[in-house]
Amino acid sequence: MVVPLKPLALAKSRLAAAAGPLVRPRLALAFAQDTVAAALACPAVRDVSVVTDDPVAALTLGAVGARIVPDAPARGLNAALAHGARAVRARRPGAPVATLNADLPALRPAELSRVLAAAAEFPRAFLPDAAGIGTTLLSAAPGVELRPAFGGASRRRHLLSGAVEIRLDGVRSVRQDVDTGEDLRAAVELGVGPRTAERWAVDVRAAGGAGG
Ligand SMILES: Nc1nc2c(ncn2[C@@H]2O[C@H](COP(=O)(O)OP(=O)(O)OP(=O)(O)O)[C@@H](O)[C@H]2O)c(=O)[nH]1
Ligand SMILES: C=C(OP(=O)(O)O)C(=O)O
Repeated sequence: MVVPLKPLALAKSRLAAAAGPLVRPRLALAFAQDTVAAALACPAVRDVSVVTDDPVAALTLGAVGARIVPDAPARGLNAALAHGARAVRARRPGAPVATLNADLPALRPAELSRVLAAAAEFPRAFLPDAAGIGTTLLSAAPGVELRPAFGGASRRRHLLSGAVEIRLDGVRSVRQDVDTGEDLRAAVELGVGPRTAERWAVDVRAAGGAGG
């Protein structure tokens, strides 16, 4: 599993209205910690490689159990994902590979298992985000190139690229990415992992944030 993560100071810029410049990087890291921990708790996931150049995130997520892959291409999200997928395949040439966004703090291992089992039926497959515009997971079967096309309206782009859209009920936790304060509220309602729950209680709710 490949999880991309921007430098924390730049991450989650659309949360600016809900969280100030000190809280936002902490939230971005908490989302990533909860996402990586839930992915590692999923029996279908062999390992998690986080593609990041952020030294604090690298230390913290390494401690959670992730492998850290430097964002060597430094050419944005899709280049980082293709690089991460190559790193996975360099170690295990016959492996399937999937990418998962780092902003899924409500992620539940059992739901991720169901999505990965559905994805394994196809050469390439993807899961649309909760808004139905973007993508939270893209997979490629053994021997198949990932060809990530993330960013903005990536659901349509992944569909046009020939990837199969996964249609499953009851996998909201894999779809609920957090871009805005409203998304954060929705994730908290679903039930977030412990690091995000703590940041929410201490940094956001206490400050009256996450308005939108
Ligand atoms: N390694 C790496 N990860 C990236 C890059 N750009 C985005 N990501 C990650 O890709 C995932 C999806 O990106 P977004 O949802 O747009 O997150 P974001 O860029 O932090 O959010 P905004 O600043 O609001 O656009 C998140 O886990 C990001 O941290 C990049 O250039 N390199
Ligand atoms: C990165 C993506 O979108 P967003 O920036 O809206 O999370 C995407 O869903 O492809």
